[in-house]
Amino acid sequence: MREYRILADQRSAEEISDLLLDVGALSAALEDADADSTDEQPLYGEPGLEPQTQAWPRSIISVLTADGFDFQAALDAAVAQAGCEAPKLLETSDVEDQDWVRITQAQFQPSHVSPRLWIVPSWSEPPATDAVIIRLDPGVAFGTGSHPTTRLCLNWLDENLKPADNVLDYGCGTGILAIGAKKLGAGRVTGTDIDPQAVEAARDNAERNGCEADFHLPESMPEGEFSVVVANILANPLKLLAPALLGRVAPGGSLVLSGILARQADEVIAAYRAADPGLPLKLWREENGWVCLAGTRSTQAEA
Ligand SMILES: C[S@@+](CC[C@H](N)C(=O)[O-])C[C@H]1O[C@@H](n2cnc3c(N)ncnc32)[C@H](O)[C@@H]1O
Repeated sequence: MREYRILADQRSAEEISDLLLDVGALSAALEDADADSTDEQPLYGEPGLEPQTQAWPRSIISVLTADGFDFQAALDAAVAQAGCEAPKLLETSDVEDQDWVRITQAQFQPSHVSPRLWIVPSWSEPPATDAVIIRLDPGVAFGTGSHPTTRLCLNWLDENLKPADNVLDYGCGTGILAIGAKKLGAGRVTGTDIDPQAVEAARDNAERNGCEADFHLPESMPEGEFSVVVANILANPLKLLAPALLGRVAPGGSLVLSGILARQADEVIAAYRAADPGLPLKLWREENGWVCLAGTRSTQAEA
C-alpha cells in the first residue's frame, strides 16, 4: 500500500479527492495547508484574481492506494475532469497494510478548541473531563476546528454566549459553530451555506450530536433576526455580505466575523461602519495573524 501527499488548490481539493476515490483510491483525507499561514492572500492562482473568487488557500490531500494502483494516471484523469491546475506531489511512502486506518485516524485527533469545547472524532474516546464535546469527523465541508478562524469564533461563543441566545451561523460549513453554540446553551440555532454539500453535512453533524438546529441554503432562509450572528468566511465576501448579515442582527444582538487577516481588519470594520453605524465592530482577538471582529447593535432605548 502507498501513501501520496499532494498539495492542491483548496477550491478543487474535494473534487480531486472524490475522483480519486471513484477510481479506487482507498482513502483521501484533506487538511489545511495554510492553517497557520498569513502569507499574501490568495495563496493560489494569479495575483490579479477577483476578490469574489478568493477562497481558502491550499489543501494537502493524503491519498492511500493499494499496491499496483496507477496513482499518476488517476491523478492526471482527475485533473483533466476537474479542469484544475495539477496538484504538486509532496511525498510518497510505503505503508504497512494494517496501518492505513491508524494513519487516517491519526490525522484527526481530539482537540481542545476553547475553554469548554473539545472536538472529538467518532473513533476517539471523549476526554475524561466535564468538557463539552462536539463529535465531528473530517468530511466534505470546511470546519473541523483545525483552522484558527474557527477556533476564534468558538472561543467568542464560549466566552460571550448568553443562555437562550438564538444564533445564526452564516457560512456554516460542517455546522461546527452552530453545534458549538447549541451545546453551550443557545436557544434556536440556524445555519446557512451556499454549498449544498455543506448544508447536508451540517444537518448530519447536528443530528449526530443530538443538536436541534436547522440549516438552509441562503435562498431558503426563513425571515428573522438573531441575538448572535457569526460568520467565518473571508474578508471580501464578508464585505459584500454586510447588508445581509447586519440585517439579521436584532437590537442588542452581536455580530461576530472571522476569516479576516489582521491587515484586512480595518477595511472590514470600515465597510460595516458605512453600512450601519449602529453596530460598530472592533477587534476581539487575534490568532496566528487571523482576527475575529465583534460588535453589538445598540438597543432602541440606547439609539
Ligand atoms: C471557512 S468556511 C467556515 C465553516 C465554519 N463555519 C467554520 O467556522 O469553520 C466558510 C463557509 O462559508 C461558505 N460561504 C462562502 N460564501 C458564502 C455566502 N456568500 N453565503 C453563505 N455561505 C458562504 C462556504 O461554502 C464555506 O462553507
